[in-house]
Amino acid sequence: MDPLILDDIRIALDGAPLLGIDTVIAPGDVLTVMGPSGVGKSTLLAYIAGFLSPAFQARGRVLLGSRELTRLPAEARRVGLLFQDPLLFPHLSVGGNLAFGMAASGSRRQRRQRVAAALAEIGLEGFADRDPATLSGGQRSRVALMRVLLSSPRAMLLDEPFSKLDAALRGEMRQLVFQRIRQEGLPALMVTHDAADAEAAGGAVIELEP
Ligand SMILES: Nc1ncnc2c1ncn2[C@@H]1O[C@H](COP(=O)(O)OP(=O)(O)OP(=O)(O)O)[C@@H](O)[C@H]1O
Repeated sequence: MDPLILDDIRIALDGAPLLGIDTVIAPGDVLTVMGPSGVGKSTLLAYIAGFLSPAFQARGRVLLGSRELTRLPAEARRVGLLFQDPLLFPHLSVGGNLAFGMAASGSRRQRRQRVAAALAEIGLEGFADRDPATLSGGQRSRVALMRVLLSSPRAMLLDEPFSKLDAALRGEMRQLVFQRIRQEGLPALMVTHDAADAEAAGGAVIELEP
């Protein structure tokens, strides 16, 4: 995997500077971005992922190694997103959700095997045909994580990924997410208000200031 490079990014709103960041995130590292509400944390993620509202003025490049993402549309950036709400497609089964972003390579059987292996990895063997509405919050979070990973991202963006989970699940989910990010060697950027998230991530912390 390549590092995620945020090359002198400056974002303004209505002509007034909102935020600036210039940093490199190594493969497998998690950079935590903190700061008060409204400082522009979600705006930064939107810029990296390619769906910044035209209300903002932005400059600076986002690169994965030598590949400049800022030239590419959102769907071509290969950036995995994990949000506060583990949104699963309600019209697809759990297995259908997992297969959704998966490359269409290999046979149907091979794809089904990959889905089954992913479910086993998160303790949900045999859940492929289940309706996502029947899952608990913790189970949904795990499926959402595996769905992102199965889409073969080159970097991960996390926005308050654990804030909706209760305390016990939060610890478990932190462990799983950061372990997988390390294993896959994905550069990751996490926005959070919770210092314990930053500590669990174990990487650098940037505090955006108003
Ligand atoms: N589409 C938009 N059009 C205009 N202004 C916006 C838009 N989205 C966000 N803003 C404003 O941009 C600023 C930054 O918002 P952003 O959501 O990035 O902050 P944040 O740091 O993520 O806050 P929080 O911690 O509450 O999620 C805020 O002043 C917000 O009101």
